[in-house]
Amino acid sequence: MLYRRLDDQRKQASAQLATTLRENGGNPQARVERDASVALYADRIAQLDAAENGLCFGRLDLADGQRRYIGRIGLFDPADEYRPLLMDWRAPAAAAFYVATAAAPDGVRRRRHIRTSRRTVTGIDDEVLDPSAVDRYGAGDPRRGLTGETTLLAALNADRTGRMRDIVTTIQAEQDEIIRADAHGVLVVQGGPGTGKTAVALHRAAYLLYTHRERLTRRGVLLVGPNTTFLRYIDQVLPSLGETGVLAQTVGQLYPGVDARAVEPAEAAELKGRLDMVEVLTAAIRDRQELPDEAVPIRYGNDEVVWLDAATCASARQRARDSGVRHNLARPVFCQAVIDALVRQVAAGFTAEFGIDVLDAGDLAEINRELQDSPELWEVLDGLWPELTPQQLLADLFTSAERLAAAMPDYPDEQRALLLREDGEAWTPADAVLLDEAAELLGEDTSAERAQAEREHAERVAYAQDVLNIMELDAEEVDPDELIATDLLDAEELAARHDDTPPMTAAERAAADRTWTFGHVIVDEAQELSAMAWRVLMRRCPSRSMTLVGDLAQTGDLAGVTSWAQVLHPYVADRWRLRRLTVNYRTPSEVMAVAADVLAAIDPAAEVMPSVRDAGVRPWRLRVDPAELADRLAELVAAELAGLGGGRLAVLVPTSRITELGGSVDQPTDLDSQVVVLGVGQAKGLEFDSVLVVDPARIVAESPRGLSDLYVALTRATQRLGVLHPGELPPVLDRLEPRDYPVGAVRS
Ligand SMILES: Nc1ncnc2c1ncn2[C@@H]1O[C@H](COP(=O)(O)OP(=O)(O)OP(=O)(O)O)[C@@H](O)[C@H]1O
Repeated sequence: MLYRRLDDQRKQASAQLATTLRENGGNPQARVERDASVALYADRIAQLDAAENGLCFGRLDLADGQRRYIGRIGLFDPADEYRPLLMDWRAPAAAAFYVATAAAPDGVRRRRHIRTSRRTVTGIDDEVLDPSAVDRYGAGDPRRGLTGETTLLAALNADRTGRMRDIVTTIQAEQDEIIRADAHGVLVVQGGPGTGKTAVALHRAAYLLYTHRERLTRRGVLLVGPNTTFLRYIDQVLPSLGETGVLAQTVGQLYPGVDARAVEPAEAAELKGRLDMVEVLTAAIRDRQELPDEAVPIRYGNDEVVWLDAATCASARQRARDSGVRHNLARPVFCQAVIDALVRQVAAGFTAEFGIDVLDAGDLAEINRELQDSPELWEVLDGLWPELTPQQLLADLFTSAERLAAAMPDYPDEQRALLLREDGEAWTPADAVLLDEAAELLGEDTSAERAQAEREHAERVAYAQDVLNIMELDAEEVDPDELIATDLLDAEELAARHDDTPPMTAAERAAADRTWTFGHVIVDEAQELSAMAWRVLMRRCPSRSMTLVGDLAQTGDLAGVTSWAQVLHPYVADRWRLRRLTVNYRTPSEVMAVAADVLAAIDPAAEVMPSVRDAGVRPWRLRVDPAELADRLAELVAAELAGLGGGRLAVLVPTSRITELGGSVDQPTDLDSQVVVLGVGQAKGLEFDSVLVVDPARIVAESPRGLSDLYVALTRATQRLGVLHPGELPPVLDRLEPRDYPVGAVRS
């Protein structure tokens, strides 16, 4: 019945879309409305299509005898006063499906999970919520209080596909509370690896779009993830929930027009991530407001010459700096101040020569005009106060030791050297953030772009007018009573009809506009963001409606977060909320026992989130001869794959050994292949059925946050974990079971 209703709705939306597409008349206003309707129907069809698999996945039997079906979208019966047939999982009345427990049944008698394959029901799991029943699990057992345990465990034990799936059928109570939390203000979600932070962040985006559809469709939602591989890993989750309007970007993509992926030393990124960079950039800009070393001759008018000296430039520079506007916008102030001074200088020359003021206002205006027309003068002015793009400013700065010295006078030489490079345009993610800051500090003169847009519009109208003129000529022989094109259309309207740039969604407009402000911003792996990156993100979200998910113990980036309070204080003081996720769904208990030792070494006070399941396989280690590492690795990969069935395997290696061990530093990595070799940093947020960690000692040694990197690597496994160590094993991994080569996995 529900699928029949889905089909009806789909048919209806397709028919409406087809009718709207056929409407091609009307004025520009009607055209805009038509485009809006087309987008609306197309979105609706996409939503209905996305609901096809697992349309209805739950049923609630209430104590009062009512039944509620829960699914991916809401469906209603038009023949029966729009009685709800299926409730959208995000509707308030569906919340009980996720949060009702035996202890607090909230009017629910029975919760049923319905499994389907295409349009056939393949299984059901029932839970009777009986407050008098004794809990199966003891206090402290992570399985106590799970919702839909059987369905959940089936989902967790399933082979990974290389892409994240939605968890809409098995959201747990503590996750649901975060997903449905109020949209206002900053919400920080802290949770250990595998507690569902990413899943929760994505489902929260879907929930917020459902609940605040109008506002958020207009302003858009921004999702920031750690790297492009991660964004590919999650890119099917929101579409599978019927939501397509979220703009997903890495920090390196935040500055429009630049996709910053170049790699740089961690220390350089750390330096660029400090808030002090605002001062450095300010100084770098002031350094571009130069004075001539000696007076420069300027030819103008009829081969006359006037000398431009440093004092004149200094006073013009002061005037421009005092104007209070940004560098690029202050440039006209500087130029005019120089020209005024030169005019005065010429007038003073005449006065000195003739003893009286010989020039009247008209003469002075003429000299002013001649100076304005002097290409030589503009060339000199361009050198003294150049109009700068953020890219020019940074590329010039990073490729010049002198400019770096001028912008960073108080920094030690080694730090300045960290920023010096040959290719100024090899943008790194940390640079993207600085480009944004530079754009703020330079000020953008958009008058040229506006003039260009107006010119293009005028050209389109002129072309349309030509077309109409030709049509009118052709129509001269036509009966005067007959309607012709020009009776119905003017050039503006015709031009508007032929403006075939498709209407952009909020996400598309936002991606192209640095000054766009979003309705909501979600940051995943938020612990990796530098102080400078937070500054940019806060500019993108003045409403401070944000969800930040992360785990401080996983911070790998040197510029990353070590305290949420510290990073948020400058923007919201202490007006932010913290929620915790406390159960590990990904990593089985055997793997977590190993990772827990590493966590204790990072922070003895940190709490280990209990795993919800065991894998039945003990993690192992194997010592290998360094010279044979590559060969042994290849053999072990083959052996692991043979035992994996359809699952995925990741080989996680030290960043400095990525290329040597068969990985690639380029992003994104191909997640569809069964085996991937990734650096520890690249594996952030991902998961695999089986993980081989290579050379843990190097992982720990190669970064001051090396233990966190190792912790991230170990916690990527959903089933099996092996560690290959070509040297000594770091003592934090002592718990690993030694494995003889080449026997099978160690069974527990
Ligand atoms: N309620 C749930 N139902 C089914 N699967 C879940 C649930 N919660 C989490 N998972 C699964 O657990 C795994 C880990 O989730 P996720 O990647 O969101 O964790 P995370 O906290 O972001 O981890 P990390 O910090 O290590 O990146 C995913 O495969 C996710 O689908």
